[in-house]
Amino acid sequence: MFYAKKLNKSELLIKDGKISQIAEKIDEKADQVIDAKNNLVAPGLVDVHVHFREPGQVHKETILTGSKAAAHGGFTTVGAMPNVVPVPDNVDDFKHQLALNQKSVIKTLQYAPVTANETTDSLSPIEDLAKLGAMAFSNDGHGINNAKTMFEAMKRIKAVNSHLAAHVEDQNLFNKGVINAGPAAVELGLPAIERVAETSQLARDLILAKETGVHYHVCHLSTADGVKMIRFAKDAGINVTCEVTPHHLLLSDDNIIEDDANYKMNPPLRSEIDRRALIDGLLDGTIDMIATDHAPHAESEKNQGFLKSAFGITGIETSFPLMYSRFVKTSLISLEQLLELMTIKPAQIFDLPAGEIQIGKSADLTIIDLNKKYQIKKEDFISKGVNSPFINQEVYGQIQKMFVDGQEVYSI
Ligand SMILES: NC(=O)N[C@@H](CC(=O)O)C(=O)O
Ligand SMILES: [Zn+2]
Ligand SMILES: [Zn+2]
Repeated sequence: MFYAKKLNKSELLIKDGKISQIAEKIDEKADQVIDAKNNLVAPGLVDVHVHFREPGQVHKETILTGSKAAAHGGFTTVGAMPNVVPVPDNVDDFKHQLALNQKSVIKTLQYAPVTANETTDSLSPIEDLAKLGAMAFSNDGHGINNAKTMFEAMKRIKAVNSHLAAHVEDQNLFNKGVINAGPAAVELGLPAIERVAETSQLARDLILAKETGVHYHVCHLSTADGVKMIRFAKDAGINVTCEVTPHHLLLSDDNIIEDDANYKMNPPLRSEIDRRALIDGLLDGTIDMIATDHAPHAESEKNQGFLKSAFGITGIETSFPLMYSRFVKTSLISLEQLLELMTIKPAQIFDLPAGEIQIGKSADLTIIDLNKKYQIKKEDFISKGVNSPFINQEVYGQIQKMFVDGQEVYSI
């Protein structure tokens, strides 16, 4: 089976790293023939939100381990967030980051920070970093608290025709919370993160985005009110898009029954009402894409309970099989819809040369055995991060082989 906007049975010819023919039967002789019969051949998946931790925190992940994990998960293009150490907030460090990204076995594109160190109100050299090839701008991990800073950043990012991907979080409202404000927080006696930490800043940003016209992309949306606001903003013609993670679609704080930090991430798992609103948003197109927010940490940083452990979960190796098993096999969405959310939509929205199987385009391909059932196991992760709440779950949809520019980068 083969996917290019619709599912077909066809043969594909790859030449010089590009798709050169698509036909029911290809007669031309090839050096190598791969029989993908009974498997799905999809465009390489695209994830616009990952953390690869290099430089600075290579005990959590490196560009090599993160990108190999991405290939294992079916991804050929990812956007790496700039919350590494040091934050590449100047021309030299950004160039150094781009050079490091060459270690990737897939296409690792780079976000540039919006402000110096992601935490100050001094804007980074946006024009220079855009020129060097920043895929977009983000302070992911930190909200931009000062409205004037955000307003100025939006104007400059708009002027260079780039994108602003926002980790929407009011720091003061977030306070020192570690879990969603709800029954689990009360039960476990943990400091809570109110939804308004996300929604109040989102409301502000949508107004600023309207005024500036910048492409404003919301990272890891987690609240029902957030979905409503984005729906409203899209209706009003505001240039807004947004992503949701598999974990916010599949889990809520009802699933947190003990003090297990594999359920700790930012934004936190919200309520069942929020989760259902995110699903509705995905179904009606308010939410544009699925992104993993792959946030690997060492085991010792995640076995400290909610209070002391780091925020974030590993996700790039489980995203497709989880979404396929829980959303497609249950007929909530079609396979075509899932592929759109994980390929063409993110590629189009961020202007990436990816996401489609088309003659003349790069042969970035994912071969998936949709019928293969397996268990998610810690020892099977290629990522250094094994901090996942989905361990031991049974899923369908196993990645068999991966190609980037026609070169095999993963085989089971
Ligand atoms: N999502 C997380 O819980 N953590 C991310 C930061 C972020 O995405 O905000 C990380 O870098 O670990
Ligand atoms: Zn974030
Ligand atoms: Zn993130």
